[in-house]
Amino acid sequence: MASSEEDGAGGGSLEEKEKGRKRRLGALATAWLIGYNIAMTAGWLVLAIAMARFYMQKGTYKGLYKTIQKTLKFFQTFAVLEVVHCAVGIVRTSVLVTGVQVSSRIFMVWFITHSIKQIQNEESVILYLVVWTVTEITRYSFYTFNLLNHLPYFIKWARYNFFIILYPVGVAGELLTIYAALPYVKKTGIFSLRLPNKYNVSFDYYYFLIIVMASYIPLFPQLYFHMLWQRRKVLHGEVTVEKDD
Ligand SMILES: CCCCCCCCCCCCC[C@@H](O)CC(=O)SCCNC(=O)CCNC(=O)[C@H](O)C(C)(C)COP(=O)(O)OP(=O)(O)OC[C@H]1O[C@@H](n2cnc3c(N)ncnc32)[C@H](O)[C@@H]1OP(=O)(O)O
Repeated sequence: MASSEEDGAGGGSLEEKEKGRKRRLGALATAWLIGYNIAMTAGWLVLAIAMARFYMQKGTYKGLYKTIQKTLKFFQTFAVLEVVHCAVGIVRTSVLVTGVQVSSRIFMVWFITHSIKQIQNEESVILYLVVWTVTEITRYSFYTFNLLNHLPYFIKWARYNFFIILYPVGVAGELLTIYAALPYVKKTGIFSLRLPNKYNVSFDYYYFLIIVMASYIPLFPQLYFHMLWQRRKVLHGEVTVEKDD
C-alpha cells in the first residue's frame, strides 16, 4: 500500500512541494482504500447473510443463486478496481497476479454462471460461492484493519491460512461448474461464431472453455505459491522486502 508517512512539510522548494504532493496522494489513497475495503467487506457480508438466510428458510440451495446474483455480480465486478489499484501503484502487488485472479472470477460470474442458466442450481456453484464469500470477508477485513493499524492477529492468521484449503476447494467448484456448462454450451452454441459469416472467422466457445479449464493447470499453482510465499513473509517474517513507496 502507498505510504502516507513521507517526510517533508510543504515548504517552498520544488523538492519539498513534490514531497508534499506525495504525502497528500498517500493520505488520499489510504482514505480511498479504507472506504473501498469497508464497502467490499460489507458487500460480501451481505452476501453471506443472504445465503445463510435463504438456506435456513428454504432448507435447500436450489434457487439460492437467483436470489443473491445481483449482489454477487455487483461486488465481484467492483473488484476490477483492484487491478486499477495495482496499475496506478496505490497497492504494492502484481498487476498480473491480481489480473488473473480477478478476470477468472469475473469470467465465472458473467460468462458462465450468469449466461448458462441451466447450471445455476449446481452444487459446484454453491461450493465456489461459499468459498469466495469466506475468502473475501477475511481478505477485505484484513486490508481494512491493516490500513487502520489495528489488525487483530486472528484475522491476519485467517488471511494467510484459510487459503491453503479454500483455494483448491474454490478452484474445484469453478472447474466443476465450467464442466457442467459444457453440454449446454455445445447444444446452444452460445457465444460461438460459425462459418460462413461476413467476418470469415469462427469461434467455438465449447473449445474455448476447455482451454480455460486447461489453463488452470499452469496458472493456479502460480497463484497458490504466490500466496504461500506471502504467508511465509507475513506470518514467519522469513523474507525482508524493501518498501519503496
Ligand atoms: C478470460 C478468461 C480468464 C480465465 C483464466 C483462467 C485461469 C484461472 C487460474 C486462476 C484460478 C483462480 C481461482 C480463484 O478464483 C479461486 C479462489 O479465489 S478460491 C478462494 C481462495 N482464494 C484465495 O484465498 C486467494 C484470494 N486472492 C488473493 O488473495 C489475491 O487476489 C491475490 C492477488 C492472489 C493476493 O496477492 P497479494 O500479493 O495482493 O497478497 P496480499 O494480500 O499479501 O497483499 C500484498 C500487499 O498489497 C496490499 N493490498 C492488496 N490489496 C489491497 C487492498 N485492497 N487494500 C489495501 N492494501 C492492499 C496488502 O496490504 C499488502 O501490502 P503490504 O505488503 O504493504 O502489507
